Amino acid sequence: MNAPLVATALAPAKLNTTLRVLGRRADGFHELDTSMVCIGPCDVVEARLRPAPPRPAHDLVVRLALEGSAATDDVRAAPQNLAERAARAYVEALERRTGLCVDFALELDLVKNVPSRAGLGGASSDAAAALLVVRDLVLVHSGQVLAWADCLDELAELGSDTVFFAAARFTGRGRATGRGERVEVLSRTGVERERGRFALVVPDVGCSTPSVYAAFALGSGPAAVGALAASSFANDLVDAARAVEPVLDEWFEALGPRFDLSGSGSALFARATDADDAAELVDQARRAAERLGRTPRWCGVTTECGHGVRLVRAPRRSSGGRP
Ligand SMILES: C[C@@](CO)(OP(=O)(O)O)[C@H](O)COP(=O)(O)OP(=O)(O)OC[C@H]1O[C@@H](n2ccc(N)nc2=O)[C@H](O)[C@@H]1O
Ligand SMILES: Nc1ncnc2c1ncn2[C@@H]1O[C@H](COP(=O)(O)OP(=O)(O)O)[C@@H](O)[C@H]1O
Repeated sequence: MNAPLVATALAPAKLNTTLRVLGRRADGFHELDTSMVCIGPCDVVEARLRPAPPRPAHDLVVRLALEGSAATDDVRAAPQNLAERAARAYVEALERRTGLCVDFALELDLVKNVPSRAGLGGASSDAAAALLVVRDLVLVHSGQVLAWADCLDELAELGSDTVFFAAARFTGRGRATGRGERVEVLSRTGVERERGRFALVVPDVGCSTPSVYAAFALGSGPAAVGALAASSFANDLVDAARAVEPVLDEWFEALGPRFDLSGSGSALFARATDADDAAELVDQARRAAERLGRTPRWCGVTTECGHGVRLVRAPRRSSGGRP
């Protein structure tokens, strides 16, 4: 049977509701303690597995197609998309562990809806979603699968935030430590049971994560880390992000004290108390953008989605070409 197997996964965005930088490590990474929640905006990864002549895993053919409003130049220019890297990493690891016969090629259609360079974790989530969906396709095709703990290890090799989206796949909440790869999954309990509702603004500039950490490292000794931790922001990277993208100063001033930065930026968000409060915060953000003469990439209400990466269509045979 030559019909491709097809499956689809969602890759949600995240917000860092708190982010403490505890220090810089010898390997150049920073030790973190951060709480993350997955929110509404999602990328979509559709993957197809087609039978092909056997070849070594490192020669696996992966075709990636990008579409969607957030498939911007920086995403297209990335030397290797993180979704593609995750798919390759998974197949190579499975070949190493099980001697898998790689008698297939992969096609990934990635619909980008999550703005990039925003601190929303789009690339990391895409990597986790691609691994999830390819894992299921290969399982159905070959009957072989990598243990979930090994999948998390493979993801940790690709980035610091990638593990969160996979580990917290059933709740969409977690606390990450280490460089971000040690994830304690959080569930909804007590007053935290209700899904968070946020006003979210993604400015028309993006922030480079490595540049923000480099600015943080330049400006920080242990004393500065302590001083930042005592600041009114829940995110220790705020000053570094402002140093990298000074236009964020204008946004912070225009939006007022309830807005904070997600991750290394540039997305700004405020937790709303209820639906009316959320609508008011978004109005406030729209008025701020008008005053600044800037058009945000995204501005609206978003809620916790309650899951990390998630399979929305299990593997099935497609009738041939693109479904
Ligand atoms: C800041 C955070 C907060 O959740 O998210 P984003 O704003 O990028 O979404 C993360 O720490 C970003 O994680 P991620 O985007 O996976 O970063 P990585 O690819 O692992 O690393 C990119 C670069 O950032 C720096 N880096 C990253 C993580 C960390 N704990 N310390 C660091 O110093 C390193 O210079 C590294 O080379
Ligand atoms: N699947 C992907 N989606 C978005 N960006 C990607 C992807 N793969 C690689 N990249 C590269 O990673 C950079 C940071 O992406 P992103 O995760 O959106 O930002 P952030 O770290 O701020 O959350 C992009 O500018 C792009 O160069």
